[in-house]
Amino acid sequence: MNTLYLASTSPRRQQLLAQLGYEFSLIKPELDETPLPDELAPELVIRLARGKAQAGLSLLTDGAADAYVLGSDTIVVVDGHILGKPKDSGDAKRMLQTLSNRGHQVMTAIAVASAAGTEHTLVVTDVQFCELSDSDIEQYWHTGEPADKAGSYGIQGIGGNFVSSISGSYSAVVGLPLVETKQLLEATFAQQ
Ligand SMILES: Cc1cn([C@H]2C[C@H](O)[C@@H](COP(=O)(O)OP(=O)(O)OP(=O)(O)O)O2)c(=O)[nH]c1=O
Repeated sequence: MNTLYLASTSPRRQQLLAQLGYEFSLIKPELDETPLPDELAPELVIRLARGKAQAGLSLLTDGAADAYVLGSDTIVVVDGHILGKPKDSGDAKRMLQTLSNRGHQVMTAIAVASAAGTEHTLVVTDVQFCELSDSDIEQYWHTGEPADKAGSYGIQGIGGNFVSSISGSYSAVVGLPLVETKQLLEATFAQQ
């Protein structure tokens, strides 16, 4: 019997993993999410997803032999520049101005760590924003929604009002790609 853990503080990731039908427990490892010098966006998001999964596994002292720990990380990328979660309102407003009337990529990496090692998958989704006025941005900041989200928006909420098109995985933008997560977990369980 496999024991699945989700290494995450994100309620959205919990909801998406539950939607897939898995039973799991939560663990919340601490991880420094600062990019390394010259680190490229795909390298960063994969390193952080693997780091969350591995840090979660190392928190488990009992029963780690049959434990599988899922970690995930999401970033927004515009012309190669990485937008993480905003530090403050100025940071969020700058991000939203950058995203206005242009396309960007959302990169979400997922990783599963177990006694057998760590496997990962990267999912890249293209998102196009409509034009945002200064007052759109100001009002959006005051909803509170941007504060804890990569790129300072949530496609699943009011931020969805700004999305004119999306090509790729909607659930990956929200934080956990449903199809790829199921595939990665089933492939990892099958290896035991
Ligand atoms: C772009 C986008 C991001 N997000 C969220 C997903 C992630 O929770 C967050 C990016 O930060 P992350 O560091 O990936 O995750 P987190 O700190 O929220 O949670 P964890 O404990 O698992 O590390 O932004 C949305 O909810 N909607 C969106 O449209």
